[in-house]
Amino acid sequence: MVDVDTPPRFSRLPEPLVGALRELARTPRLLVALDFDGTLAPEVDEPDRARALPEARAAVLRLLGMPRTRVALVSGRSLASLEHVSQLPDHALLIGSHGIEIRLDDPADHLSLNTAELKRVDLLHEVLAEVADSIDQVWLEPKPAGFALHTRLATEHNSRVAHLVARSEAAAELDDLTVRNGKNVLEFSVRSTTKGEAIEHLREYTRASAVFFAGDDVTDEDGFAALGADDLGLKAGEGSTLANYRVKGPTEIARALSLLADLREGDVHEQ
Ligand SMILES: O=P(O)(O)OC[C@H]1O[C@H](O[C@H]2O[C@H](CO)[C@@H](O)[C@H](O)[C@H]2O)[C@H](O)[C@@H](O)[C@@H]1O
Repeated sequence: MVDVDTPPRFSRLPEPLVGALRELARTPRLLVALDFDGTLAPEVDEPDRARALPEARAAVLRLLGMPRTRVALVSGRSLASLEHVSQLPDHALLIGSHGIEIRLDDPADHLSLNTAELKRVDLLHEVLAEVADSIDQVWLEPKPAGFALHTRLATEHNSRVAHLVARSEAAAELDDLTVRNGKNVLEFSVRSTTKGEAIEHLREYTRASAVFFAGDDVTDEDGFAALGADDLGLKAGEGSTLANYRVKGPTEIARALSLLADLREGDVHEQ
Protein backbone atom coordinates (compact mmCIF):
# COMPACT_ATOMS: atom_id res chain seq x y z
CA MET A 1 0.00 0.00 0.00
CA VAL A 2 1.13 3.57 -0.61
CA ASP A 3 2.06 5.99 2.19
CA VAL A 4 0.00 8.63 3.99
CA ASP A 5 1.17 11.57 1.85
CA THR A 6 -0.39 10.07 -1.22
CA PRO A 7 -3.65 11.73 -2.41
CA PRO A 8 -6.81 9.76 -1.45
CA ARG A 9 -7.47 8.19 -4.87
CA PHE A 10 -3.98 6.70 -4.91
CA SER A 11 -4.34 5.29 -1.42
CA ARG A 12 -5.97 1.94 -0.76
CA LEU A 13 -5.02 0.66 -4.19
CA PRO A 14 -2.01 -1.66 -4.32
CA GLU A 15 1.11 0.26 -5.26
CA PRO A 16 2.05 -1.97 -8.24
CA LEU A 17 -1.44 -1.33 -9.67
CA VAL A 18 -1.05 2.44 -9.24
CA GLY A 19 2.28 2.22 -11.11
CA ALA A 20 0.74 0.16 -13.90
CA LEU A 21 -2.18 2.61 -14.26
CA ARG A 22 0.29 5.50 -14.43
CA GLU A 23 2.15 3.76 -17.25
CA LEU A 24 -1.04 2.79 -19.09
CA ALA A 25 -2.41 6.35 -18.94
CA ARG A 26 0.49 7.49 -21.15
CA THR A 27 -0.36 5.18 -24.03
CA PRO A 28 -1.16 7.02 -27.30
CA ARG A 29 -4.56 5.31 -27.92
CA LEU A 30 -6.27 3.75 -24.95
CA LEU A 31 -9.17 1.29 -24.97
CA VAL A 32 -10.91 0.91 -21.60
CA ALA A 33 -12.98 -2.28 -21.76
CA LEU A 34 -15.20 -3.11 -18.80
CA ASP A 35 -17.36 -5.96 -17.70
CA PHE A 36 -20.61 -4.72 -16.14
CA ASP A 37 -22.10 -7.00 -13.43
CA GLY A 38 -19.83 -7.59 -10.46
CA THR A 39 -17.29 -5.13 -11.87
CA LEU A 40 -18.93 -1.72 -12.43
CA ALA A 41 -22.15 -2.71 -10.69
CA PRO A 42 -22.48 -4.63 -7.42
CA GLU A 43 -24.54 -7.80 -7.74
CA VAL A 44 -28.27 -7.55 -7.01
CA ASP A 45 -31.11 -10.08 -7.07
CA GLU A 46 -32.95 -8.52 -10.02
CA PRO A 47 -30.65 -8.03 -13.03
CA ASP A 48 -32.79 -5.13 -14.29
CA ARG A 49 -31.97 -3.14 -11.16
CA ALA A 50 -28.18 -3.41 -11.42
CA ARG A 51 -26.44 -0.04 -11.83
CA ALA A 52 -22.81 1.04 -11.95
CA LEU A 53 -21.52 2.59 -8.73
CA PRO A 54 -21.73 6.40 -8.99
CA GLU A 55 -17.92 6.77 -8.80
CA ALA A 56 -17.45 4.17 -11.54
CA ARG A 57 -20.05 5.84 -13.75
CA ALA A 58 -18.47 9.27 -13.22
CA ALA A 59 -15.04 7.91 -14.18
CA VAL A 60 -16.44 6.16 -17.27
CA LEU A 61 -18.13 9.40 -18.38
CA ARG A 62 -14.88 11.32 -17.92
CA LEU A 63 -12.92 8.75 -19.92
CA LEU A 64 -15.60 8.82 -22.63
CA GLY A 65 -14.98 12.53 -23.04
CA MET A 66 -11.22 12.26 -23.52
CA PRO A 67 -9.33 12.35 -26.81
CA ARG A 68 -7.47 9.21 -27.98
CA THR A 69 -9.52 7.22 -25.50
CA ARG A 70 -12.43 4.81 -26.14
CA VAL A 71 -14.60 3.06 -23.58
CA ALA A 72 -16.38 -0.23 -24.18
CA LEU A 73 -18.62 -2.37 -22.00
CA VAL A 74 -18.07 -6.07 -22.65
CA SER A 75 -20.91 -8.00 -21.05
CA GLY A 76 -22.76 -11.28 -20.97
CA ARG A 77 -26.05 -9.35 -20.95
CA SER A 78 -28.05 -8.90 -24.11
CA LEU A 79 -27.29 -5.60 -25.81
CA ALA A 80 -30.78 -4.27 -24.98
CA SER A 81 -30.34 -5.10 -21.30
CA LEU A 82 -26.83 -3.61 -21.26
CA GLU A 83 -28.11 -0.37 -22.82
CA HIS A 84 -30.88 -0.26 -20.21
CA VAL A 85 -28.71 -0.76 -17.13
CA SER A 86 -25.64 1.18 -18.27
CA GLN A 87 -27.38 4.27 -19.68
CA LEU A 88 -24.24 5.50 -21.40
CA PRO A 89 -24.04 7.95 -24.30
CA ASP A 90 -24.01 6.59 -27.86
CA HIS A 91 -20.26 6.85 -28.31
CA ALA A 92 -19.72 4.18 -25.64
CA LEU A 93 -18.98 0.95 -27.48
CA LEU A 94 -21.17 -1.90 -26.28
CA ILE A 95 -20.63 -5.63 -26.60
CA GLY A 96 -23.44 -7.88 -25.41
CA SER A 97 -24.12 -11.61 -25.13
CA HIS A 98 -20.45 -12.43 -24.43
CA GLY A 99 -19.31 -10.96 -27.74
CA ILE A 100 -22.19 -11.98 -30.00
CA GLU A 101 -23.95 -8.60 -30.10
CA ILE A 102 -21.96 -5.54 -31.04
CA ARG A 103 -22.85 -1.82 -30.97
CA LEU A 104 -20.03 0.24 -32.39
CA ASP A 105 -20.28 3.72 -33.90
CA ASP A 106 -22.49 2.59 -36.78
CA PRO A 107 -25.96 1.81 -35.40
CA ALA A 108 -26.68 -0.30 -38.50
CA ASP A 109 -24.53 -3.13 -37.10
CA HIS A 110 -27.07 -5.68 -35.82
CA LEU A 111 -27.04 -9.30 -34.79
CA SER A 112 -28.87 -11.47 -37.26
CA LEU A 113 -29.28 -15.16 -36.54
CA ASN A 114 -29.90 -17.48 -39.48
CA THR A 115 -33.01 -19.67 -39.69
CA ALA A 116 -31.25 -22.75 -38.32
CA GLU A 117 -29.96 -20.77 -35.33
CA LEU A 118 -33.40 -19.28 -34.67
CA LYS A 119 -34.87 -22.81 -34.62
CA ARG A 120 -32.19 -23.85 -32.15
CA VAL A 121 -33.03 -20.89 -29.89
CA ASP A 122 -36.71 -21.95 -29.95
CA LEU A 123 -35.87 -25.55 -29.07
CA LEU A 124 -33.49 -24.38 -26.35
CA HIS A 125 -36.28 -22.29 -24.90
CA GLU A 126 -38.63 -25.30 -24.75
CA VAL A 127 -36.04 -27.39 -22.92
CA LEU A 128 -34.88 -24.73 -20.44
CA ALA A 129 -38.36 -23.32 -19.71
CA GLU A 130 -39.43 -26.76 -18.57
CA VAL A 131 -36.48 -26.92 -16.15
CA ALA A 132 -37.06 -23.38 -14.85
CA ASP A 133 -40.79 -23.95 -14.40
CA SER A 134 -40.22 -27.10 -12.39
CA ILE A 135 -37.74 -25.74 -9.82
CA ASP A 136 -38.54 -23.09 -7.22
CA GLN A 137 -36.81 -19.67 -7.68
CA VAL A 138 -35.17 -20.67 -10.95
CA TRP A 139 -35.93 -18.42 -13.92
CA LEU A 140 -34.89 -17.83 -17.51
CA GLU A 141 -33.54 -14.58 -18.92
CA PRO A 142 -33.93 -14.53 -22.71
CA LYS A 143 -31.17 -13.24 -24.98
CA PRO A 144 -31.08 -13.09 -28.78
CA ALA A 145 -28.84 -16.15 -29.14
CA GLY A 146 -29.73 -18.07 -25.98
CA PHE A 147 -30.76 -17.92 -22.35
CA ALA A 148 -29.38 -17.37 -18.86
CA LEU A 149 -30.76 -19.78 -16.28
CA HIS A 150 -30.74 -17.80 -13.01
CA THR A 151 -30.50 -19.62 -9.67
CA ARG A 152 -29.48 -16.80 -7.32
CA LEU A 153 -32.53 -17.05 -5.07
CA ALA A 154 -32.84 -20.84 -5.22
CA THR A 155 -31.57 -23.10 -2.43
CA GLU A 156 -28.11 -24.55 -2.95
CA HIS A 157 -29.64 -27.97 -3.59
CA ASN A 158 -32.18 -26.66 -6.13
CA SER A 159 -29.52 -24.63 -7.83
CA ARG A 160 -27.28 -27.68 -8.25
CA VAL A 161 -30.19 -29.75 -9.57
CA ALA A 162 -31.21 -26.99 -11.99
CA HIS A 163 -27.69 -26.75 -13.40
CA LEU A 164 -27.33 -30.52 -13.79
CA VAL A 165 -30.75 -31.09 -15.34
CA ALA A 166 -30.53 -28.06 -17.64
CA ARG A 167 -27.11 -29.09 -18.90
CA SER A 168 -28.10 -32.68 -19.60
CA GLU A 169 -31.55 -31.93 -21.11
CA ALA A 170 -30.10 -29.25 -23.37
CA ALA A 171 -27.23 -31.51 -24.48
CA ALA A 172 -29.71 -34.30 -25.24
CA GLU A 173 -31.69 -32.06 -27.61
CA LEU A 174 -29.03 -29.82 -29.14
CA ASP A 175 -25.44 -30.45 -30.10
CA ASP A 176 -22.64 -27.86 -30.17
CA LEU A 177 -24.25 -25.58 -27.62
CA THR A 178 -22.06 -23.09 -25.78
CA VAL A 179 -22.64 -23.39 -22.03
CA ARG A 180 -21.00 -20.98 -19.58
CA ASN A 181 -20.93 -20.95 -15.80
CA GLY A 182 -21.34 -17.57 -14.13
CA LYS A 183 -22.24 -16.24 -10.70
CA ASN A 184 -25.54 -17.99 -9.83
CA VAL A 185 -26.23 -18.39 -13.50
CA LEU A 186 -25.77 -20.96 -16.25
CA GLU A 187 -25.71 -19.49 -19.75
CA PHE A 188 -26.66 -21.29 -22.97
CA SER A 189 -25.97 -19.92 -26.41
CA VAL A 190 -26.26 -21.17 -29.99
CA ARG A 191 -23.13 -19.17 -30.88
CA SER A 192 -19.73 -19.57 -29.33
CA THR A 193 -18.18 -16.08 -29.48
CA THR A 194 -16.17 -15.09 -26.38
CA LYS A 195 -15.20 -11.88 -24.59
CA GLY A 196 -11.64 -12.53 -25.79
CA GLU A 197 -12.74 -12.32 -29.42
CA ALA A 198 -14.72 -9.19 -28.55
CA ILE A 199 -11.63 -7.52 -27.08
CA GLU A 200 -9.55 -8.42 -30.12
CA HIS A 201 -12.24 -6.92 -32.34
CA LEU A 202 -12.39 -3.75 -30.23
CA ARG A 203 -8.61 -3.45 -30.18
CA GLU A 204 -8.53 -3.52 -33.96
CA TYR A 205 -11.57 -1.26 -34.36
CA THR A 206 -10.23 1.43 -32.01
CA ARG A 207 -6.58 0.95 -33.12
CA ALA A 208 -5.71 0.93 -29.42
CA SER A 209 -2.04 0.91 -28.44
CA ALA A 210 -3.01 -0.53 -25.05
CA VAL A 211 -6.10 -2.01 -23.43
CA PHE A 212 -7.40 -1.84 -19.85
CA PHE A 213 -9.83 -4.66 -19.11
CA ALA A 214 -11.59 -5.25 -15.80
CA GLY A 215 -13.84 -8.20 -14.98
CA ASP A 216 -14.94 -10.44 -12.13
CA ASP A 217 -16.36 -13.66 -13.50
CA VAL A 218 -15.21 -16.87 -15.18
CA THR A 219 -16.25 -15.63 -18.63
CA ASP A 220 -14.02 -12.57 -18.20
CA GLU A 221 -11.02 -14.89 -18.23
CA ASP A 222 -11.34 -15.10 -22.05
CA GLY A 223 -10.91 -11.33 -22.01
CA PHE A 224 -7.84 -11.47 -19.78
CA ALA A 225 -6.37 -14.17 -22.02
CA ALA A 226 -6.59 -11.77 -24.98
CA LEU A 227 -4.41 -9.14 -23.28
CA GLY A 228 -0.77 -8.57 -24.16
CA ALA A 229 2.32 -7.14 -22.49
CA ASP A 230 1.27 -3.49 -22.89
CA ASP A 231 -2.25 -4.08 -21.56
CA LEU A 232 -3.58 -4.15 -18.02
CA GLY A 233 -6.01 -6.80 -16.74
CA LEU A 234 -7.76 -6.13 -13.43
CA LYS A 235 -9.74 -8.84 -11.69
CA ALA A 236 -12.45 -7.95 -9.14
CA GLY A 237 -12.85 -10.45 -6.33
CA GLU A 238 -11.73 -13.98 -5.69
CA GLY A 239 -11.06 -16.92 -7.96
CA SER A 240 -8.18 -17.94 -10.17
CA THR A 241 -7.37 -15.45 -12.89
CA LEU A 242 -5.11 -14.58 -15.78
CA ALA A 243 -5.38 -10.88 -14.90
CA ASN A 244 -2.13 -9.30 -13.74
CA TYR A 245 -3.76 -7.27 -10.93
CA ARG A 246 -6.58 -7.90 -8.50
CA VAL A 247 -8.78 -5.76 -6.27
CA LYS A 248 -11.57 -6.65 -3.86
CA GLY A 249 -14.66 -5.60 -5.81
CA PRO A 250 -16.62 -2.84 -7.60
CA THR A 251 -15.66 -0.13 -5.06
CA GLU A 252 -11.96 -0.63 -5.78
CA ILE A 253 -12.63 -0.94 -9.53
CA ALA A 254 -14.36 2.46 -9.35
CA ARG A 255 -11.35 3.86 -7.52
CA ALA A 256 -8.96 2.47 -10.14
CA LEU A 257 -11.07 3.96 -12.95
CA SER A 258 -11.14 7.37 -11.23
CA LEU A 259 -7.39 7.26 -10.89
CA LEU A 260 -6.98 6.21 -14.52
CA ALA A 261 -9.20 9.15 -15.54
CA ASP A 262 -7.12 11.56 -13.41
CA LEU A 263 -3.86 10.27 -14.85
CA ARG A 264 -5.12 10.18 -18.41
CA GLU A 265 -6.54 13.68 -18.12
CA GLY A 266 -3.15 14.95 -17.02
CA ASP A 267 -1.47 13.14 -19.89
CA VAL A 268 -3.81 14.17 -22.72
CA HIS A 269 -3.73 17.80 -21.59
CA GLU A 270 0.05 17.86 -21.40
CA GLN A 271 0.33 17.07 -25.14
O1 LIG B 1 -20.64 -10.10 -18.24
P1 LIG B 1 -21.41 -9.38 -17.20
O2 LIG B 1 -21.67 -7.95 -17.53
O3 LIG B 1 -20.82 -9.55 -15.82
O4 LIG B 1 -22.85 -10.11 -17.17
C1 LIG B 1 -22.95 -11.43 -16.64
C2 LIG B 1 -24.39 -11.74 -16.32
O5 LIG B 1 -24.85 -10.66 -15.50
C3 LIG B 1 -26.21 -10.69 -15.06
O6 LIG B 1 -26.33 -11.69 -14.08
C4 LIG B 1 -25.50 -11.48 -12.95
O7 LIG B 1 -25.82 -10.23 -12.33
C5 LIG B 1 -27.16 -10.14 -11.81
C6 LIG B 1 -27.36 -8.73 -11.27
O8 LIG B 1 -26.41 -8.43 -10.29
C7 LIG B 1 -27.33 -11.22 -10.72
O9 LIG B 1 -28.68 -11.20 -10.22
C8 LIG B 1 -27.03 -12.61 -11.30
O10 LIG B 1 -27.02 -13.59 -10.25
C9 LIG B 1 -25.64 -12.62 -11.95
O11 LIG B 1 -25.40 -13.86 -12.61
C10 LIG B 1 -27.15 -10.90 -16.24
O12 LIG B 1 -28.45 -11.12 -15.76
C11 LIG B 1 -26.70 -12.02 -17.17
O13 LIG B 1 -27.49 -12.00 -18.34
C12 LIG B 1 -25.25 -11.76 -17.58
O14 LIG B 1 -24.80 -12.73 -18.48
